[in-house]
Amino acid sequence: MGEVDSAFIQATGHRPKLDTTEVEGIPLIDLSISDTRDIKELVSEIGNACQRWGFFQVINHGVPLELCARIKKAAKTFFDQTMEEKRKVKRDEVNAMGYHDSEHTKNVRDWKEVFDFLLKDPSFVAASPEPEDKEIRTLTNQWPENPPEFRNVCQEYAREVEKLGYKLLELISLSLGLPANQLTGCFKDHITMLRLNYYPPCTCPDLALGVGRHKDASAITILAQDDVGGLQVKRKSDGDWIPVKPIPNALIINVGDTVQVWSNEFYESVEHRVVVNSERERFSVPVFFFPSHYVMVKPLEELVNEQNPAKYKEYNFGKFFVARNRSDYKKLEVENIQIHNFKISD
Ligand SMILES: O=C(O)CCC(=O)C(=O)O
Ligand SMILES: [Fe+2]
Repeated sequence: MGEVDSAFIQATGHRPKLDTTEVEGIPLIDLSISDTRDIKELVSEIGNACQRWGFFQVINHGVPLELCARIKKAAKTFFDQTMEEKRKVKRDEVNAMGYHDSEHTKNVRDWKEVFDFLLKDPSFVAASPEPEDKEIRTLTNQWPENPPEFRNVCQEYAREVEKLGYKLLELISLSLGLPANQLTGCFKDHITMLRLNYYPPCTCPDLALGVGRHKDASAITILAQDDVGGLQVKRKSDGDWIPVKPIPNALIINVGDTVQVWSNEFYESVEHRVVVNSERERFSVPVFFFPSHYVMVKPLEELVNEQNPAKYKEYNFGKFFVARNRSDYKKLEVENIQIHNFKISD
């Protein structure tokens, strides 16, 4: 990724400002319950954070901290290898898991390399976005030979983060006034996909982005980042890009498109992007929780009524997922599908 290819250059309105003014950050929530802090208080903090920001950080999340350190180290060792080595596990349109170095977001190339894998191997997705096509495709992992501990660390981390994912889904359900297990049924054959992101130092951080502005298609995303910083969230109140400060031992949580639809926009999936820099490489590990491919996503009945009618038509999650991911492989001339395509106009 040495010389600057024009494929990386963002349109003028989407280039990052590189000044670093301190601003009010996204909320930091302690997930522990104690004699002085009951679950009600925790649920209310989560609800406020989801509503105001769509993003928050958590501590005392239960994911072993030594495991967080081990996965970051394994990621560095993997990405430090030669291109030739990494390309042995390169993903393609048939096998979407593995290594990739030319992802596009909104049809502009991202300044990053990624390695994707699934917690459940195999996992199942729709074979194509066509509504009549009932075929299901199997997704499987590809594991590199090196570093030798890579596979175990990745799988162990995935299992631990998934436990946190279920806990957060319960807290989010409670915060919407629903039973804790309201959403669990949508995750019987779900996809938990993990991504190791590697952002090399960039020769033009004022023109390119590590990941262009986007919203996650997931229900929720749980992200670990290192101490470099670069993630920015679009503040709901004024549209300004706000940096997400690295906090030691914290994980970042964000509401994805699926929760936006389920909650009938009570919570919104917020745009975010990653700014790169010319000096330091950066690593991050997002974990995306997607519902089962056959789930029909629509505003939850308990949350809609005459005063607050459903804002979305229902759609099949599996079809949405494959259509959304199509532009990952090639530069398309049009924006790929987004939840606003299912919006019911007022
Ligand atoms: O690297 C980050 O901080 C965020 C990455 C991200 O938003 C994504 O992979 O969807
Ligand atoms: Fe994201």
